[in-house]
Amino acid sequence: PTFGDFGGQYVPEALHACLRELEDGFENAVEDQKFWEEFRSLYPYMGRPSSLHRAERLTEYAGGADIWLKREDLNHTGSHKINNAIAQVLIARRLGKTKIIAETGAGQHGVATATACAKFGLECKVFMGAEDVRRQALNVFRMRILGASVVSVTNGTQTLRDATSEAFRYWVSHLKDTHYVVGSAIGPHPYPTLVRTFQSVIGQEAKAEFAKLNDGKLPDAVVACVGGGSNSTGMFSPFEKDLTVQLLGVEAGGSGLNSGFHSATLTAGEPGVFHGVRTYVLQDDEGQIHDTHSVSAGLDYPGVGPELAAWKASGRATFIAATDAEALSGFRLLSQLEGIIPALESSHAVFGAIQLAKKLGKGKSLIINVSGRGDKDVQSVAEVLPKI
Ligand SMILES: Cc1ncc(COP(=O)(O)O)c(/C=N/[C@H](C(=O)O)[C@@H](O)C(C)C)c1O
Repeated sequence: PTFGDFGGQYVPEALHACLRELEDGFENAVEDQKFWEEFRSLYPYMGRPSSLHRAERLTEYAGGADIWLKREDLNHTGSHKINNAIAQVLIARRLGKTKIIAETGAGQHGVATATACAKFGLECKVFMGAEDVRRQALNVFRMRILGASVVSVTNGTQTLRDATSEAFRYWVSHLKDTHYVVGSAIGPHPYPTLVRTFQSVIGQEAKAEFAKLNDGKLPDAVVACVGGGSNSTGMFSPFEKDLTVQLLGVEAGGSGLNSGFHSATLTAGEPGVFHGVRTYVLQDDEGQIHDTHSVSAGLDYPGVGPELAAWKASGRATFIAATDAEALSGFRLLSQLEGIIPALESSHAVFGAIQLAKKLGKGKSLIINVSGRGDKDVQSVAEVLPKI
């Protein structure tokens, strides 16, 4: 395993060769200055570096620590997903692959992958649960307009876990010419390491930007929502060794942890193997994977990245769950106090950050990773608007 007791490759023999090829391709790339030059040459296209700034009115509302925002919602395609999609497509090209597949739930990763494929002229097929196709229709249109084909997955709960399983099944019989761009820090080694590596541009930039604006100081905490774990590990990993910086992950508490309708894998799950990796998972005592629920498609996933599982075990990071209602209040507060409509996923981090800001108190500071923008969600939020 790669992260303490967590990580590894629990996959059929058929996948071993291509995972080794990917691991070699990944290692060659990160050791090759030319790769990083090519990745950085795309920063203007991706909208990097993303900005970091204070949230004056949200800080005042919380009445405690200074709240800063890392604006991954301003990236091209509207979330942090572009960081990983571009990097993986660059690696796929170095491996001579001509076709790309991806899974998606919220659709942001699907759109980011379709965008990278349009940019580099690669064929793109995105697997998406039928339920998510319905609730993230805007992103389905965007993927198709970008030239990708969207495969609506109708088995199981018709959400992200089924899309991911379907993508792996398809990949096994198309290994030669196809690279699977996994959208989060999940799946068998090297994916969790690979995705975290490319998402860590978030934490690296945030650390430097914050220091520049705060006489070289570190923030007292960084907060990110947790779906599969890519925006959180990307924000957290550059701070891992800075032990004065608290790392807070906010999961989807859905209708409440004892409702059975949530996706709070680290808060309410237990160690297990899922989608090819040993991590935390929501499963019953027969090992049946729970159906999950979240108001946000992007957090609606019963697995989580193994690196986060290891940080939970070591206590380096702490995890809480925000319910749908609490996330909706985060959605409303950032919109009405800062004029920023966040993705429902990011709204979980906003809620968790307000609680933490109160706890830390004045004179302290924290950064929220605003992982995405809320355009995709306004329709479904409109349906519950009175509650927010
Ligand atoms: C705006 C936004 N913020 C956070 C997340 C949670 O994914 P992680 O950052 O990988 O934990 C997501 C996850 N979105 C994925 C998607 O768009 O397909 C997700 O559904 C899966 C790839 C995990 C997201 O869209």
